[in-house]
Amino acid sequence: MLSITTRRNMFIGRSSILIAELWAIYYALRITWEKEFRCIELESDCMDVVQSVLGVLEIDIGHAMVDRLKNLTDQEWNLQSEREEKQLLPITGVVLAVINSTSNSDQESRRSSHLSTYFSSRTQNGSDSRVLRQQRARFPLNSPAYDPSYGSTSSPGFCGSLVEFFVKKTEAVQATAGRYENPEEHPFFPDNLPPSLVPHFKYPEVLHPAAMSININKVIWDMYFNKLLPLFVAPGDDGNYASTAARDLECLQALSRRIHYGKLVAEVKFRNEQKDYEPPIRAQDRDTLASLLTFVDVEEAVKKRVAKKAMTFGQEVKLGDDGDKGKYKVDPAVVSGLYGDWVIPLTKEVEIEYLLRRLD
Ligand SMILES: C=C(O[C@@H]1C=C(C(=O)O)C=C[C@H]1O)C(=O)O
Repeated sequence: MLSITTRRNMFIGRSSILIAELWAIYYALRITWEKEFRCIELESDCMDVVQSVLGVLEIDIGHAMVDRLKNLTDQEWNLQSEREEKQLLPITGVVLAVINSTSNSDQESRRSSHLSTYFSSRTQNGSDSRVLRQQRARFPLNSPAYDPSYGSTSSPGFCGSLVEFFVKKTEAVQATAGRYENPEEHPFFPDNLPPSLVPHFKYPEVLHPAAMSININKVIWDMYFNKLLPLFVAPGDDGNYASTAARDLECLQALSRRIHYGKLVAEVKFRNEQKDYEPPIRAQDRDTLASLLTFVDVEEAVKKRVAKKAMTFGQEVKLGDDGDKGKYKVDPAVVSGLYGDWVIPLTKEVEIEYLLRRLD
């Protein structure tokens, strides 16, 4: 059984969020169709999605997506459910469960199943901004943590800031525990990392092997410390340098994971539109690749979603004090700008880098 799951938090109306949901289902259906699954069960907690997929409701959202989806669902699927149709609608999470598998091999199923992470990642936008808002923003800037002369006192012979010291040492421990065996993880200091000491786990080989050579963490590091941090932390120094470094590492890892998901996204796009992607890849034409892989409406939906999350979950809570109502830990506009200016462009940069090597 293969299940493709996406999660949705709240307040999704008939808006561009709907289009994002439809994309997820569209790609899931395409992959399951290509893998020759024909007997599937489709569940969703989003009434509009279910109804538009089933063609019950005509939603005038002026988007080709609905037509594309309908063309796809018009094919000879065997859509079925063990439940009453009415019970199908209000289930939590959007789930596409493929039952009565008729696919070629287990290996193929695992590949598709792994690709499904992409759908989750598309709808889990904001977990990285949540780390920024809830973890790092509780401490002020604490600039000594970034001062190379302070860091070099932490260990004889070490040259760098306390944050660099903390990240290098933590990555070394995590490497021995197998963290970087996982193709979704990318170290910030890949040189001289110790080998993993834990039994090898065979991760599914979904990506082209060239994916291993792509690590843009240096860019993410510079962006984080030079552009992002000053935007969302208050000036000041409370002496909590070690905790500050620990939070910085959490933020960096969350950002890195989200941005490097671009490899997986690019693989899905390549497989679905191989004929369109091949000529610009052969010509090493970055601009054409960039326009092919860009979905402006999805980007807008992502930015709105993270701003909304910052508004919903980032409110200052103070008992008996109404003066702070509507005050946020981090300004939602900053969070949305962070995605528009940095997270999304860097994700696309990873997608392009991956695609440029996809036919090597
Ligand atoms: C990641 C994708 O590619 C691009 C980047 C996006 C992002 O980083 O959120 C969103 C839409 C696309 O323009 C995608 O299509 O999901």
